[in-house]
Amino acid sequence: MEVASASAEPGRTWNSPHWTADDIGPDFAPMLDAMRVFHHRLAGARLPDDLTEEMRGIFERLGERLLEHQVPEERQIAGRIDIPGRGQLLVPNYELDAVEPDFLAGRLTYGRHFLGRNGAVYGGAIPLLFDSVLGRLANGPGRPASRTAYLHVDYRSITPIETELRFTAEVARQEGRKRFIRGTLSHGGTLCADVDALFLVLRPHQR
Ligand SMILES: CCCCCCCC(=O)SCCNC(=O)CCNC(=O)[C@H](O)C(C)(C)COP(=O)(O)OP(=O)(O)OC[C@H]1O[C@@H](n2cnc3c(N)ncnc32)[C@H](O)[C@@H]1OP(=O)(O)O
Repeated sequence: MEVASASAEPGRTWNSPHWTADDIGPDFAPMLDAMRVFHHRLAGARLPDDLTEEMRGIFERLGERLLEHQVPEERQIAGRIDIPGRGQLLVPNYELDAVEPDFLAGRLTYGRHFLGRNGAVYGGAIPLLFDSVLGRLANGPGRPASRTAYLHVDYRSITPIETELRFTAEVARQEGRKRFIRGTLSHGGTLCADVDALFLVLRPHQR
């Protein structure tokens, strides 16, 4: 099978974090946590005009300051650092309880930022979680780089926000370059969603 090499360093994969907590200052992770809380409170807030105006000014000023700190992708911290949430705000933060070569299990709570309607998680936020969790398994140690070819998600019941949920992911089978991975998301004993996914191992010219 002709595949792209995962990495020259043993144990490292395409998906391994590039940076550790030592590569950033002590305030980076708490700053992101504060931002996550902010997202949830903003989504749940009905703002008076004076506060909206004040916030607009703060964001514009901070945005300006960030401009001078833009770096190319290979030096980016977001999504590439070995801290909870990987230093990014796109995928909801989750905790892993079981990490095996062919199986992962964990927990998460979708906050208000991820609300769709009537207390239910926004539908698109569920494949987002599955792609992250299943992608992590598909690109685990000893596995050459692969990308998602499809994620077939079935929504079996309402997924509540602000409630602890459990997820699983397992490698169902491998056929040549094809890695079939499935996963579940549950609330108590209720299955909220499940997924069948195909990850394809990349060929050398693919990235
Ligand atoms: C912690 C964070 C982890 C994050 C990991 C997340 C991973 C991601 O999200 S990656 C981003 C999303 N995915 C992408 O952008 C991928 C875009 N697509 C591609 O790059 C290509 O289509 C790629 C690489 C998947 C496959 O291309 P290519 O290697 O040319 O496939 P190809 O040779 O045509 O097909 C190989 C086999 O797979 C099958 N196949 C390919 N795509 C599909 C599909 N969508 N559905 C079913 N079968 C498929 C083909 O039929 C073929 O089967 P067979 O060998 O039996 O004839």
